[in-house]
Amino acid sequence: MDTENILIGVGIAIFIVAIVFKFLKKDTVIEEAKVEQKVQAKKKESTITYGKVTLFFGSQSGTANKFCNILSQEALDNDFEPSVEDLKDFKQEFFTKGDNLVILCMATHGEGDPTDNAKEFFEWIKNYQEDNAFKNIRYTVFGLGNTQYEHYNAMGRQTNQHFERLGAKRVYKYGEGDDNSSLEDDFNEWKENLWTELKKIITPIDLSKQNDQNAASHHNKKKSGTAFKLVPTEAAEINFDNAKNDGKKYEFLTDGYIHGTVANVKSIKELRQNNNDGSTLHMEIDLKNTNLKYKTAMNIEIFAENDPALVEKVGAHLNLDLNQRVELVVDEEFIEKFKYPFPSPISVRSILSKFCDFQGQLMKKTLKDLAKLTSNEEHKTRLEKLASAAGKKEFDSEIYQKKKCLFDLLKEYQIVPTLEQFVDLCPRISPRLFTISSSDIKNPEIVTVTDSLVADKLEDGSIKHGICSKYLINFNNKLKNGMTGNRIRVGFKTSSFILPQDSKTPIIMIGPGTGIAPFIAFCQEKEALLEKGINICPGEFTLYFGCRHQNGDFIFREELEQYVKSGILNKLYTAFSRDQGSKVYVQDLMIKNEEEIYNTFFERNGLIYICGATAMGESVVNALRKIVQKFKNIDEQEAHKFVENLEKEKRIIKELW
Ligand SMILES: Cc1cc2nc3c(=O)[nH]c(=O)nc-3n(C[C@H](O)[C@H](O)[C@H](O)COP(=O)(O)O)c2cc1C
Repeated sequence: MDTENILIGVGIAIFIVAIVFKFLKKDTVIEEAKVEQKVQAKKKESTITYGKVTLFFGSQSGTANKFCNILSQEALDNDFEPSVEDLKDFKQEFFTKGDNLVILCMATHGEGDPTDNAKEFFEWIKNYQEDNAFKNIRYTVFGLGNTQYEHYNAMGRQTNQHFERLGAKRVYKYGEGDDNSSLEDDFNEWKENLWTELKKIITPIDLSKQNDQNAASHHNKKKSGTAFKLVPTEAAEINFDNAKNDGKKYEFLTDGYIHGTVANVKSIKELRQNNNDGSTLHMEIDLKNTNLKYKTAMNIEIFAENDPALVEKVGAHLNLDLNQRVELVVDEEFIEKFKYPFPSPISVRSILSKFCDFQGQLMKKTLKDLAKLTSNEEHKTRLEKLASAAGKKEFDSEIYQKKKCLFDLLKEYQIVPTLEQFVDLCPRISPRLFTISSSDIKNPEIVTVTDSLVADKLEDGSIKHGICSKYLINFNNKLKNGMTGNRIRVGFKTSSFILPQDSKTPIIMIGPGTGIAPFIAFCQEKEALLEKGINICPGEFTLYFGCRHQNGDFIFREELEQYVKSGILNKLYTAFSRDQGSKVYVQDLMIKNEEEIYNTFFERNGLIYICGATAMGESVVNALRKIVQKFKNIDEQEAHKFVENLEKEKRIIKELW
């Protein structure tokens, strides 16, 4: 062998050793972590059990699911045997025949409505009439809501009442939290004595005194920490669409993701006249080559991905090769109840871009978990303080106000978790929901989304966009530069915005800002029906639109002017809040036109559709109350009741956010 060949040989050997070492090092770290977990678990091992507790969640964007996961961990620490269940999988016999301990975390969506995954369950308990049918159920409920909405925590409250009505025994106080201010604090406060109280009323069983090997082995499954490994593989990344049928149970939001469908972005354009106050993007999505079908003004879910530049930075911080593919291998002990965070084989890049939300609002629980990952005592104390009830003010000023996210804290506290730990620390990215601004009658193959971009100005003057906003900005840039790769994952959801097909029903649409989206869809539908000569067609259209400046954020201006000209829109009222000395909003215009509103809505049995911000929705409903009070000559309370009934009858239809 000549010297050159020897040198090449040595070089290759070093290269192989380096690669093996890289993987070995990673595996060693994982193994160390596992050993540590087992030691910890061993320490906690107990033969006492308080039995099973089932944690059900009714969730749209994942928070109620997260709360159930937190309770599940605490249940283990307190010698219960928890299982977290999606309400969409509920079985009636579980409640009517079983002798079960149940905790429900119930979010409210729509206008006081159940979340999609809880619809069937709620419909069932609401209509279930057999006295004492739940007599063997011990339960408690935590409701997740937002005081900005009129029907605050309707689902939490009503679920609690229905369980009571059906004879279930509440074994811990009902609790609820407000996402407008202090949801996680409310949750922490509510659960403070949960396990102590439950332990007082449940007789424990000492399994060591029993011969029931099954029960004992089941109980021994209580361990904490990451239950899976991400093992490097040479295999290609899985096609995520195939994960739909792979028989695995996926985490709640991941399940939504894999059931989404990939379509092409056809175009994106800016809708505002100038960007002094922000940006509104309008995106056309092409449904050709998909089997997706939609209906006018339905809701669309967009499964946004993290900004690629940020993914690179996170990858670098975690010392990861983004192109490496990994296989998710579940620890034997956990396999039975394991919920997969994503399908695999998968590249590290896909994990970070599609599934890990490291940019969103931080939970205090995450700070607590981060504290466990640092060996710097000062940092540990600081993180624990920020996560504690006593650190509420500091959390608000340091984390919440400064919009700090998980990645910011990893850098600030120099924490480098393993990929497994990082996956555990991050919530999954939740899909963003939009009201569609197009009509399938006009074009069934093109669906459009109108998004007012979310941008926060940080202390250092930089701008931080929301995940979905940045995602659309990147699409816009890509398309402008003629680049390819414009595929987007989407799904459809029903909405309450459906047009009456009776031409005698006049409709009033109130949609300032991007709240105009469904009403553009309505106008398109009416126009298309007229063009096609279909005589079952909606009747008189009145639209109230509002924005800051006539020459700034008056989105869809040309379309609206055209609809007025062609008679699709019978009346258009616009409120430009900042174009004159005193502010004018849509609700002010409604009061100005009170007589017309009264006649159209009350005398001619019209419908009112309201879309946009919750605060606007409340002001519009207030304006309606005032109009009713005046024209019906009734008092404030009666007017309140009157309008409430109209909402129940779906004569007033709202979609607010
Ligand atoms: C479109 C929308 C509608 C909502 N409607 C209500 C409501 O009617 N009443 C309420 O109390 N909270 C309402 N909320 C607030 C949610 O219940 C709250 O944010 C909750 O934490 C979400 O939990 P989840 O992430 O598990 O879905 C609504 C939120 C959204 C985005």
